[in-house]
Amino acid sequence: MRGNMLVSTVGLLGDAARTAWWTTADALRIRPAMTVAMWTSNLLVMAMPSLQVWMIRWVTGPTGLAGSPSDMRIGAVILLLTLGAVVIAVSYEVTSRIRELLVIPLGAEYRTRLTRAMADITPAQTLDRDLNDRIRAARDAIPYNIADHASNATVVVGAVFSMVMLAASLWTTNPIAAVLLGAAIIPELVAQAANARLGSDLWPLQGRYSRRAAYLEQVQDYPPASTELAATRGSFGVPEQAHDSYMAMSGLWRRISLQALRGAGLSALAFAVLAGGAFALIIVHDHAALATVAAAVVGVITALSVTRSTGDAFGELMSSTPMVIAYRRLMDTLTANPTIPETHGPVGVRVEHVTYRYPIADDDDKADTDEVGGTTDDASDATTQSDPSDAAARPALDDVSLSIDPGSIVAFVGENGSGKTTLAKIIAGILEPDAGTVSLPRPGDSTVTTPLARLGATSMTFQDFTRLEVTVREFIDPDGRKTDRQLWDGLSRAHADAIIAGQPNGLDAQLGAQWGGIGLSGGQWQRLALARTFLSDQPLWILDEPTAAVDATAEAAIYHDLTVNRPDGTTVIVISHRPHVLVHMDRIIVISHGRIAETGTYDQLIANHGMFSRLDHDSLE
Ligand SMILES: Nc1ncnc2c1ncn2[C@@H]1O[C@H](COP(=O)(O)OP(=O)(O)OP(=O)(O)O)[C@@H](O)[C@H]1O
Repeated sequence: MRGNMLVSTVGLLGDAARTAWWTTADALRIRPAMTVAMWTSNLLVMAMPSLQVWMIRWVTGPTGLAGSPSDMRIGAVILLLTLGAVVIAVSYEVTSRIRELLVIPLGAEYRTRLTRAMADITPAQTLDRDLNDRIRAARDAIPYNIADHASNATVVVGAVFSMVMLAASLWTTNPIAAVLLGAAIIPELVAQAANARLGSDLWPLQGRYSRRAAYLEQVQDYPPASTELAATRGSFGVPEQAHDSYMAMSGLWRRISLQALRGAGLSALAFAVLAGGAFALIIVHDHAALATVAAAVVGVITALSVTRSTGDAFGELMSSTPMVIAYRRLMDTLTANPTIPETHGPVGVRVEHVTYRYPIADDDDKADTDEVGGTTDDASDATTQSDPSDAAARPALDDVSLSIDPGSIVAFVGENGSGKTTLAKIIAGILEPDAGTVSLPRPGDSTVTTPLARLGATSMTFQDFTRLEVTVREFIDPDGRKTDRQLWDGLSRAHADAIIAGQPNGLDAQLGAQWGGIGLSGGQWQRLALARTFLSDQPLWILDEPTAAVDATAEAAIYHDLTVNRPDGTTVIVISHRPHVLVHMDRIIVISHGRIAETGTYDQLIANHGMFSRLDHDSLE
């Protein structure tokens, strides 16, 4: 058990050294002058204790101040002590400013790298809860831990340097006392290492609670959620849930603080024993000159003052080490993603015996909450202990097979929860089926099979489309390939040109009233999302309820454009709850409980008097 702890502590120290090296190399690349300045100022401060000891002994000479102290020598000692204090005070201030000048741009660089790498994340990865946790944890850790790692390393290396130099300065007086004084800082480092280990164990939990709290605060801060909350009687339990998160976080910090308090007491005791032992040796055993004892005392007091930040820096270095490693692994994962390939020319769709079941939430949260102790409440118990519902246990898609011809337009229809969106996402390569295969056959050419290649062939407009508040140009042309004329054409086909036409900045108008930009209605947002698909070069368009929020006149015109005016060879799948707009579809596929219930043209299905004709009838009532 003890052996295991030693191995893990040595391993942690090795990791700390490696990560300190990585981040220092980064710092040297990104801000070379500041990094060198940081090291220089730190080493200067840390050299002060031993310099003072040497200088006092040099000024007082071998006899010390005892006997016949001249005013000159006393004055020189006082001057040295004053100079030392001034150098330390000034260097502290300078060092902390240099640290800011280094840490802030490093944080910006690490954030930029992560944001750039995130641009290549795959849809499957966006649905991976573990990966999402890793991304959020990295984002949380960058400003306070990862960006600070190199400067913490400087402080820790400086402290070790300081204590070695202090020991060396007292070596000639008494080597054992010198070693004891040099070692006096070790208990503080051990205590901080233990704090760091606890901190890094609790970090994932802390991250989870703080993200939940941040989400709940954001719900109150940002429209439209904040407006919906304000307009509704009741608070949706937001303050209570936020309170639970705050209390859980405070419980974690309490554990860390109590352990830190115990560690501080023990390390102070150990320091007193080591330093006291050293002084006893110097005074009692060596009968050293008063000046030597005074030099040792000054050295130790100065060392205590210059290394007072070392405990914190060492603790932060140790607790940040797993975060730096996690950040690098995350970057490796994200930057290994291949770019989405492009597919040109018509594609069909072939789905064979596809079954898909959404993963059921596990019991992680409950286990985590229990670990904190006393933070579970009835509500969270109810959530985590409830049995999976029937809906969750049932596959969303059950042995589905279908085929769509290149260049045709097809509709998926069915009741809520029947599996339409899931099937569309599987075809688009966003989800991978548990069983069965999906491919996009290309006439006379190779078939597109892999999820990434399917993704590259598809432009999808989601049912819960995102209101991404960027500029109009960025929203409808995400990879910036189109000319202004093409963009206006796409906007016009989606009946969105009038929204933008009056804007002073035109295509570069900012979207989102909260940024001083255009405030759009739900239908207007949806038209812009459609414009993006109309502008895309992909041969397969999947439109999940593309006109749900669009008025009837524009809806009819958009469907006419889709059926008659889409680019040659473009295959379209439309998901809709409005059967009457599907009159001109080449085929309608009716889905029920994850299976295909019936297929045919509008007229054939109405004539069948099956599920579609019932849906059509109900929608007109
Ligand atoms: N992210 C998810 N996690 C777990 N289950 C899900 C998820 N999304 C959908 N489901 C379940 O899968 C089933 C099919 O959902 P899907 O969204 O494909 O239905 P839909 O036909 O598109 O419904 P709607 O018409 O309401 O949009 C439903 O039972 C739903 O509860």
